[in-house]
Amino acid sequence: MTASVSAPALLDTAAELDAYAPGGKRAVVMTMGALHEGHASLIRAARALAGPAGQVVVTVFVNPLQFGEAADLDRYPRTLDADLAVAGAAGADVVFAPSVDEVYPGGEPQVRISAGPMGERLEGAARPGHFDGMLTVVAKLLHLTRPGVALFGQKDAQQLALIRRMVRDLNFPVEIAGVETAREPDGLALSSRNRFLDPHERRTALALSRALFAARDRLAAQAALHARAQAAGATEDRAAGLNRLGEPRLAADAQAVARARPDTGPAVVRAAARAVLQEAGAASPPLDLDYVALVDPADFTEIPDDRTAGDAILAVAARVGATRLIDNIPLTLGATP
Ligand SMILES: Nc1ncnc2c1ncn2[C@@H]1O[C@H](COP(=O)(O)OP(=O)(O)OP(=O)(O)O)[C@@H](O)[C@H]1O
Ligand SMILES: CC(C)(CO)[C@@H](O)C(=O)[O-]
Ligand code: BAL
Repeated sequence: MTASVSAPALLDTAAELDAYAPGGKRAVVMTMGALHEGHASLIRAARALAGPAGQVVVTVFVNPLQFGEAADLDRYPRTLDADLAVAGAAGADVVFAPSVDEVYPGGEPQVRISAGPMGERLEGAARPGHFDGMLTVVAKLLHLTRPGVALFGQKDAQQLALIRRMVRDLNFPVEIAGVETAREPDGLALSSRNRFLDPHERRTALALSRALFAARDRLAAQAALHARAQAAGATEDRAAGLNRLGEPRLAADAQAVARARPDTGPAVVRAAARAVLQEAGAASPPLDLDYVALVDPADFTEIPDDRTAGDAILAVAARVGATRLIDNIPLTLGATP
């Protein structure tokens, strides 16, 4: 017997949502629709956090305030019927899909949230005003839905960091939960914009995730070499001792290992990612790199080359044809394997 999934309630006004108060904890997943398996993983995580007595609300709203290019807004996919099916199958109780007038009854809001310096880096530099518009609608949707917990994807890592910062800086009474990036079997991060890629563009676009994985693997390999060199006790002292014992070849080997000092720093990570992205830049169709950056997860500033320990995010953005894609991976510098 297959479990039956009841369709979620479709609500489009704040008043309807108010009348739909949950019996238990409310968990909210905010989206711009065109739901895919990445969104479904957020909704399933929301279901788990809300529990059987709680309520899962999925918001579907293509927020004009966070789009720079009108063309990007115009061509953003809108697939509400299919979205209801995906949301229901993943465990949503309610889909809240308000109109632009419902969210912005007074027209474009004059008072907005400012994303601050973190909002001007990377995605913020590429899409001026994007993060102010995004935070403004997230703040509004938090007020309209009043959740106990709101879930966001790690795929939009800078967005997630800014939402956490807004909630902390402005004392929003909500827990923010991040959810790991869902990927296609070949590594491509799921995104609503992937549907614009033709098969050739999709092949080129794979370089984004391949670059991230190459950097992660290079960092792990360098860390393993580093650990081996240390475990071998390969120090200059040992080389000197071998020399004194009349073992010049062994001494030279020990000295070579001692001096190799496998680099586990930011430069190695960036170089490994760049190599893959440069190759894709010469592919047909080419990948047009916007940025590849190794940043501090706390504020999205570039990690200096001499910082060899701590958490980092390797983030990449590129255009393939008319489609702009982003991806990222969390890394730990200086971790022992
Ligand atoms: N592959 C994914 N894995 C996990 N979460 C995701 C993924 N893609 C999107 N999300 C999350 O889903 C939420 C809604 O995102 P959104 O509706 O913008 O989808 P999207 O696929 O990122 O669309 P696009 O990239 O075209 O803007 C965000 O919290 C986002 O981080
Ligand atoms: C958080 C969000 C729903 C705000 O419009 C949007 O930026 C998105 O889908 O990631
Ligand atoms: N996925 C983040 C929202 C945006 O691209 O506008």
